[in-house]
Amino acid sequence: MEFDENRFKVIDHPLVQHKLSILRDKNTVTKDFRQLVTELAMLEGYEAMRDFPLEDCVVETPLETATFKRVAGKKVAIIPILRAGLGMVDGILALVPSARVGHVGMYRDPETHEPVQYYCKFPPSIEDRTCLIVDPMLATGGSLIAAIKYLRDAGAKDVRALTIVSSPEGVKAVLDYDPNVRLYTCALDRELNDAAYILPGLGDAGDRIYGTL
Ligand SMILES: O=P(O)(O)OC[C@H]1O[C@H](OP(=O)(O)OP(=O)(O)O)[C@H](O)[C@@H]1O
Ligand SMILES: O=c1cc[nH]c(=O)[nH]1
Ligand SMILES: [Mg+2]
Repeated sequence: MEFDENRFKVIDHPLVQHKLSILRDKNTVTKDFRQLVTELAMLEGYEAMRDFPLEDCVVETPLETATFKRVAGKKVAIIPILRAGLGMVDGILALVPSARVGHVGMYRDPETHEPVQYYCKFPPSIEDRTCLIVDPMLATGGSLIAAIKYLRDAGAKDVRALTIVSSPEGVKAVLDYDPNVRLYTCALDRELNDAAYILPGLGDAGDRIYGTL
């Protein structure tokens, strides 16, 4: 499947691919899994904020006063999809410590694979913020589409989604659902299995982050 490269980007940096291979390994323990999710989120966030506009700023160095650049008043909201998305929040906050954090609580019904919502809270002025939805796994796309819908209904204009592993079906569903969303992922995997798990994937991200297997 081919996707619009203006709206969909696979982060193919060597460090990302290296860390992701360790993350996928079934022998990677919870502590290391959590740390790797944080690191991948940071590397991915760096790429997802590459187009933030800059403005001039005057700085007094110890030697002279000169004009430099700073990010031009971008307000960021990080929106993790609970639970697994929470694992990506600290990595993005390390880059943008002033970001606000909203939450969308959802789990997939094991029979229908449809998302079931149990919580939703966004920070104020969501329409003025760059909203970064974070969730390590994009499988059918149902959960991410629901999160995008809640954000759009709340007035969000600049919506970007960061996942770690995605299925082709999920990417297509999300890009078809919202013509303006931008999607970043560390890997585009092969397919979904009958239980709607990503192959080769990494298993259940929430269970692996929290040790609830
Ligand atoms: O694209 P989809 O088919 O909707 O699947 C992806 C969703 O499934 C996982 O969450 P899960 O339901 O396992 O909840 P959890 O994070 O609490 O484990 C994952 O973290 C996504 O939110
Ligand atoms: O492969 C998958 C699919 C959905 N959720 C996960 O955590 N992993
Ligand atoms: Mg889960």
